[in-house]
Amino acid sequence: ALYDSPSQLPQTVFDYVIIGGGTAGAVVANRLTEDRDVSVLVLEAGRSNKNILEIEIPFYGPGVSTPPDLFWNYTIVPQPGYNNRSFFYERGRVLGGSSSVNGDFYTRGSSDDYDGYARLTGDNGWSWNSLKKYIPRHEKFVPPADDHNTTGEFVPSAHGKNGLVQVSLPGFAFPSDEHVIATTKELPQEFPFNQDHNDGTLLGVAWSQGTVGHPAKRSSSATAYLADEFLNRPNMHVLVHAQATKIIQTGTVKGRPSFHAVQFGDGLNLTGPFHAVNATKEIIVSCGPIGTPHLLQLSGIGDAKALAQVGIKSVINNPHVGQNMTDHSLAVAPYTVPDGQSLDHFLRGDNLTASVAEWNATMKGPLTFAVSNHLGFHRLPNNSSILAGGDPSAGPGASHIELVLSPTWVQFPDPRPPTGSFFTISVAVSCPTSRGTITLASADPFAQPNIDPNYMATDFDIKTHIEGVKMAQRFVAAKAWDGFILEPFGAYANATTDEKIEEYLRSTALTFSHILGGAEVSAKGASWGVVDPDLKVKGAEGLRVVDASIFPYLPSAHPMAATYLFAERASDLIKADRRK
Ligand SMILES: Cc1cc2nc3c(=O)[nH]c(=O)nc-3n(C[C@H](O)[C@H](O)[C@H](O)COP(=O)(O)OP(=O)(O)OC[C@H]3O[C@@H](n4cnc5c(N)ncnc54)[C@H](O)[C@@H]3O)c2cc1C
Repeated sequence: ALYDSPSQLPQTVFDYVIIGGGTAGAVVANRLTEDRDVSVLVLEAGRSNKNILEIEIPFYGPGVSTPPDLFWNYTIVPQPGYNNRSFFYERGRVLGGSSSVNGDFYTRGSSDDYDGYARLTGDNGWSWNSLKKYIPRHEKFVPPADDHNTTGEFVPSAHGKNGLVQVSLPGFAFPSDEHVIATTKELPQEFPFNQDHNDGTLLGVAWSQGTVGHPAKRSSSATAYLADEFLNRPNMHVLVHAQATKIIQTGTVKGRPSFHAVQFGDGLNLTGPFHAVNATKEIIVSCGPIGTPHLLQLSGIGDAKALAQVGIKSVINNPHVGQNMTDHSLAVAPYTVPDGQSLDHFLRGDNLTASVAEWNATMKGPLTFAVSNHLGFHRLPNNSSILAGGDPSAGPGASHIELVLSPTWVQFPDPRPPTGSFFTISVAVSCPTSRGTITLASADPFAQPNIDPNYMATDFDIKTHIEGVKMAQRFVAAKAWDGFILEPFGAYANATTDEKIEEYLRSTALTFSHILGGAEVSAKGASWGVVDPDLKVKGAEGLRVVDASIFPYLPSAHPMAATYLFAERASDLIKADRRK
């Protein structure tokens, strides 16, 4: 059942307490409650996802009219690599977590990304071939909003038919689509067409896939894994507005601190009174890559010296907690196109009202998908001088650069210019080498931590980003765009040399909102890392982390799909332990 006050809870002792009902937490809650004799409580700081139009409309998402209380109120610290700029950092604070508010792009990444995780952890269960078996359980591939013939736009065998999260191709055609496909034919060496970037082969330009159902509503971990039929399981308990403030040590097992209680406060008003619940078997931390390292540190699991500075007593001294944070920096290359040849006119004033009305009435039209119909994943040439110092990508199938090809103005949170039609290529470094941190600013559990993604701190990152912008420029220089792409727009028009591109990037780049790390997985006995390959917290008993904070590096694509697959396997690991 779903509760919004602790007084409604039927009990305070459960087999498992999952902290965070987001992308990963909802998966684990669903899978554990498949066993009817197992009781599960999910504590979620945000509110229920139900009946919120702005998160149901697929196009709505990053920065576009999402009610502010659905985000954590995070601001990152000034970024030296970004000319000391700081900005609001979006994270979902609602059931479904970031999958309820994100950009919908569903990309699994390259098989090499997963095989790298398997190598790093010494656990072959995290390899692509091992994780593939979770796809049919997790995914339900559905027709696009406009029911067009999708032959050749995906590889059917790569997809699930009966899983829980609905995924589809774009369901609204744009004039730019034909130019994108024509470019892959004109310049197949640099921009080959890939029929499906989710079959383990990531590279090339493919039709986007998004977590959009049929009819075209956002499919999140909340609508999928916490749908009413699952919420109604007698052993499933979900409490919203419950913000965990501390994981409590309850004893010692074989010399290791054991954790079987959680303290939580009022996530709506950010205050006490505080309550406590107990987990007889395990506590699973699924607060996401900012929330998890924050909560671990608040609970005394982190760098003892740094914790002492804010007055927190160390329980497990592990300086790796909150380290190795990584994110995709993102910059835009906007071009003007002939009036009416983009999505922009659907998104202004009365037309936006009409677009929303169309979606409401028919679940068709321009708001039925993410902000792009095509994504491109690319590599630096093998002989690039940038790779002379080594290749940080996970392997030859992983990408260095992503191009998001959008038939509209994209620069969240900058407002759309009042007039004009745009084609924007958003450029990201897929395998960044810069690493950042999450540290405590104070012992107050409701105060935000210091969030430092540390963008563009390495030569590799800035040089690869410059190459990415030049790649975008070569893409639109194809003859296929003659008469369609008019000119580069705004400050981007000055990005004409490497030096000017660097300055443009440092003064305008933002984020893909893909931060992860902070509780990274490493091999058992490794001198680094926060969790073992089974995702149990090193040095602890009764405590596991299941969310995007465990990734040691970013998949070279958008990370939600990988988070789902990891959470599916983690659920199996937890179940297997219970049966031991
Ligand atoms: C705006 C935006 C756009 C994005 N676009 C894409 C995209 O298009 N494609 C893609 O693949 N990825 C995208 N991402 C990234 C992707 O959504 C995340 O990497 C992924 O969802 C993270 O899953 P998670 O389970 O780790 O965390 P989350 O899904 O964020 O879940 C964490 C949950 O824990 C809750 N929580 C946190 N702290 C506490 C606490 N102390 N007590 C109780 N509850 C707590 C939160 O409220 C939240 O519900 C985007 C993210 C954002 C924010």
